[in-house]
Amino acid sequence: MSLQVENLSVYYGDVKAVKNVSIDFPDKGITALIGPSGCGKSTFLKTLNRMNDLIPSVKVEGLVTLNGKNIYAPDAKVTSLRQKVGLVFQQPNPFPFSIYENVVYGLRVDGIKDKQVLDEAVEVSLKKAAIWDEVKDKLQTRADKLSGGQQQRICMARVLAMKPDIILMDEPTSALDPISTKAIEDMLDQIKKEHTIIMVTHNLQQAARISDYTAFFSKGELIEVGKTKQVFLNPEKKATENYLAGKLE
Ligand SMILES: Nc1ncnc2c1ncn2[C@@H]1O[C@H](COP(=O)(O)OP(=O)(O)OP(=O)(O)O)[C@@H](O)[C@H]1O
Repeated sequence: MSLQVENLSVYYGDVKAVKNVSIDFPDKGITALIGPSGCGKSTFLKTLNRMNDLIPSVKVEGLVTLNGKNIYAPDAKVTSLRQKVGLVFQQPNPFPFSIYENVVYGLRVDGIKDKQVLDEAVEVSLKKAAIWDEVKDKLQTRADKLSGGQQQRICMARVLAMKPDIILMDEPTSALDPISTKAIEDMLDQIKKEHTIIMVTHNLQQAARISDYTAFFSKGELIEVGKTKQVFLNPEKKATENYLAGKLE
């Protein structure tokens, strides 16, 4: 797997929200995207699986390649891109169906009907999302009736069922309590061995705790990126140091 971004700029109308960003994402592990509110983290993240396509005023310039292929090429298929690059939102957003049907949703869209295949995908994905033991006896319960933390892990399982190479997460624990947050962080620590995870977080302690790499954004620009320890303990740029010290510009 290789995800590379070259000179990427994203505009909302005339406003340039992401400015000439270049970054090669390391394969596997967690990369945290940090920076002040409004610096373009979410816009950048959504560009990686073309979620911004849904906003009419958005214009994207530059190159995003997945395994050497331009994801914005005219013949690139958005559905197959989103299978390889899944997205988990800030607010848990399970569909108003059963837990089972949430997890197999993408597989059904793909035309998979074999019950044994679907059953196995449900078990494997819920186990990976660290929620199998809590829900295995009530797979027909509606997913949107679970707690927020459980709903978020069901959303993770729904993404994992598609076996994505890359999982994008936009502040996945900001709506959750500390215990649910820990459950998600422990789960990410396991699945990062098999997936490349790119996560926007406002929580610097979370970034320091669970990410392997950190990218610091400010005013639409990527200021620096490196191993998390390096960025937090010995940042190259003054702007990074100031942000981490709580001195907002
Ligand atoms: N749909 C939109 N239409 C117009 N402007 C937008 C839209 N979404 C975001 N913006 C603007 O683009 C800039 C970057 O926003 P973005 O949400 O990417 O930042 P962020 O770093 O993720 O912020 P936060 O941490 O607060 O979520 C901001 O100035 C924001 O107002």
